[in-house]
Amino acid sequence: MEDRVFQPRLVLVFSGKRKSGKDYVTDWILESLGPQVCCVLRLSGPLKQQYAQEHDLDLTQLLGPGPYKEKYRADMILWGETQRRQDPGYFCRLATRGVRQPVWVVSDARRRTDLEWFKSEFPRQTQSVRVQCSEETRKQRGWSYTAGVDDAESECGLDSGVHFDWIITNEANAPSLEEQLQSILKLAEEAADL
Ligand SMILES: Nc1ncnc2c1ncn2[C@@H]1O[C@H](COP(=O)(O)OP(=O)(O)OP(=O)(O)O)[C@@H](O)[C@H]1O
Ligand SMILES: C[C@@](O)(CCOP(=O)(O)O)CC(=O)O
Repeated sequence: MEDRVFQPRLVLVFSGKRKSGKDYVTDWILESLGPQVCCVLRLSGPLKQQYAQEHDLDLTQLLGPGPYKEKYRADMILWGETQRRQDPGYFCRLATRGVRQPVWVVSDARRRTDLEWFKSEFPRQTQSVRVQCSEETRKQRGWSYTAGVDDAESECGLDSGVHFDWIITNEANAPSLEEQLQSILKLAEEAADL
């Protein structure tokens, strides 16, 4: 009950392909704004927590950037989709429960329903951000094409027909993150009355 009453001032909903740097960019924003103002919310957090428990896996490694989680990704996607079919907002609600910072940074929207949930709960506050980079850069960061993952909704659900308010290019030959994120940080600082 109490959770529905709290209204964040700004909700930045990030999406992007595997190894585009969603976690890296959202962690960068958290460092810039600080934990009093900003909270990074991972929709995959509660999913991985429940999946790890059911399958007796190492949650810390599932949450990290290394290769461990990739062994389980295809099965985790299917497992999560069973929950989402019954209730598309299930992981969004869990990830936002009890969060009290004024600026929410959602690091991993993957499906239309993820973005739609935030837009319908927080229509005035929600802004969408796409993180992109070349396949070459993703490969250098450890990505390789995996059928059943890279051709599934989890990776392709927001590929087309979606308007993004902001697009960040996260690779070496692009303008610095500092430069590209300047306007978003300003918006967040204004929203948080800093
Ligand atoms: N701008 C950058 N400079 C240096 N390293 C980066 C940069 N962006 C991403 N990386 C590194 O690339 C790897 C993948 O990045 P990250 O985990 O943020 O991607 P992701 O989009 O969250 O991937 P996944 O969907 O697999 O979780 C990480 O090891 C991260 O530290
Ligand atoms: C299972 C899944 O949540 C894994 C996400 O892992 P990560 O955000 O790439 O670390 C992807 C999905 O929900 O489709």
